[in-house]
Amino acid sequence: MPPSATVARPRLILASESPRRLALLRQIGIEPDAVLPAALDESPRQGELPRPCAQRLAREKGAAIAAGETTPALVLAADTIVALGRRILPKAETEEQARRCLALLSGRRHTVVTAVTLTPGGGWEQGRACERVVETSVAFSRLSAKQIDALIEQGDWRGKAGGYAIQGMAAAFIRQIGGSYSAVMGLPLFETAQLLRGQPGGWLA
Ligand SMILES: Cc1cn([C@H]2C[C@H](O)[C@@H](COP(=O)(O)OP(=O)(O)OP(=O)(O)O)O2)c(=O)[nH]c1=O
Repeated sequence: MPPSATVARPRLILASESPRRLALLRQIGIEPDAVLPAALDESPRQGELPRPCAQRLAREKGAAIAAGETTPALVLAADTIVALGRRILPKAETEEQARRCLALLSGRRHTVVTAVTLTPGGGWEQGRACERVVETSVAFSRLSAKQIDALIEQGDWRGKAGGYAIQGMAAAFIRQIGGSYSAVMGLPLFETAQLLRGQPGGWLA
């Protein structure tokens, strides 16, 4: 991205290990100067509700990376949680977890909460921390045992909140969504663009 001629611009750092978040950011024409995943324990706290949990985790990811910066930087971080009512479904790491998530989501509507934060670091004094939280409702059709087997076999569930990927085979079973498709994939593009436009640096038209 060419530096703005008129406004000082910090480095933009994407605090994420998610290849989807980088691809989504590029979709709106933004190439981060660095991609640095924040290593932190992402387990929800006892009794924590989905929305505050996503917000806390996105803030923590951003703060962890911002704290390590020594030159002016703006850190973009996000967290996505799949929630059934007050219940937070895990980010599926095992087949068993993914199966359980899919069985719970089958024939139901659930909420995907994605929080996105911008955190200044490295002495970037003009920048201000800001954030948005986006909730999207997603309705799954009823999944047969055979369909769950096919989704598991296909493997898209790995590392995904709620054990499915809307951008993958699960799309064949998603009846309706209300909200932001990009937020379900991990980064709400409309809201991210709004946050970036609110910062000095001329990130977006
Ligand atoms: C529901 C859903 C989630 N996901 C992904 C988005 C996130 O990458 C992941 C949720 O886990 P996150 O903890 O939000 O993100 P991450 O661990 O992959 O990356 P990082 O914390 O380093 O930024 O699930 C999809 O790709 N498609 C979907 O349909």
